[in-house]
Amino acid sequence: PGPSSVTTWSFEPPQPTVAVICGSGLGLLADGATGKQTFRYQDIPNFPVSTVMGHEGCLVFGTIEDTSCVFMQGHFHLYEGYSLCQVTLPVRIFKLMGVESVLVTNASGGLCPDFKVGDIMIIKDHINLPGFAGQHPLCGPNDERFGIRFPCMSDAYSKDLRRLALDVGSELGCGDFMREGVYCMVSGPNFETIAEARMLQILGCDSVGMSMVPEVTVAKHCGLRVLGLSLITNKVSLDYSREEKVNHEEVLQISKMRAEVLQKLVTMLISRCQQQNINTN
Ligand SMILES: O=P(O)(O)O[C@@H]1C[C@H](O)[C@@H](CO)O1
Ligand SMILES: Nc1nc2[nH]cnc2c(=O)[nH]1
Repeated sequence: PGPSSVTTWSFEPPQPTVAVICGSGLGLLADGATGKQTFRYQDIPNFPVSTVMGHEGCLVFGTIEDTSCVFMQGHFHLYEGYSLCQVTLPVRIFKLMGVESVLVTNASGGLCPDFKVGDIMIIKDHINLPGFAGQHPLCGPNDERFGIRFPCMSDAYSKDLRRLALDVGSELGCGDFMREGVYCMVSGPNFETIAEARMLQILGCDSVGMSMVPEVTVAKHCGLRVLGLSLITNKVSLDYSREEKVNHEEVLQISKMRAEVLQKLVTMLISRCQQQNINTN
């Protein structure tokens, strides 16, 4: 945003209860909120800055109906050179601000043969591949103020929120392109080789991306409710004869195409959440 729309530190934001983390090209998700106040990451002490195209690097406070929200227009990735502690810092800040639910979005490549480009996948589970190799945001001394040493991850994604997302999606006429599936995080920054893609499919992954899992893990650790939505921006090559080559421009182009629908979905979800007072797993 231009300097005129950026707020100075004299502003006292209302305590947000919902945080929306916007993935590649999805910063427009904040458009459904009113009374917006925007802060650039670069102006927030010790906050990382976004280095990837399609990540504006702004924290936006606003309201959807009566729900006070904070939107992260852009998040952080291991491949940018950030530690997982830096990648997940915003989630811990949200917890300290009083956030109760986190809605995470991202872009990913489809591995499930039934998925099409433009599908919205409600994440039901994930595989933390960097975590298997010791790149895990909860490694190191456990901070008991946030959560326990050995958190359960078998229910990281709220069942209620997943059901609500499906209902709201069909109400908005998105039923034909809404799916459910398992997201796998890789560190990136390269897209997969064909052998890697085949391996991930055999492991039960429906889509693959380079983000979100650290944030979700830290959110679950500190007791936040999580909904994950992944936009399938490309089909991952599983065949050596396939000519198409994935690239980041294509990812951003598909995100742009679906941003408005996703914004409506997220806005309606947040207002429904409040109406139905969803507060269980
Ligand atoms: O930030 P997300 O996970 O939405 O973006 C994906 C992963 C890479 O950052 C980028 C590759 O195009 O898209
Ligand atoms: N790793 C990975 N990340 C993505 N983000 C968007 N598409 C893809 C993909 O095909 N692979």
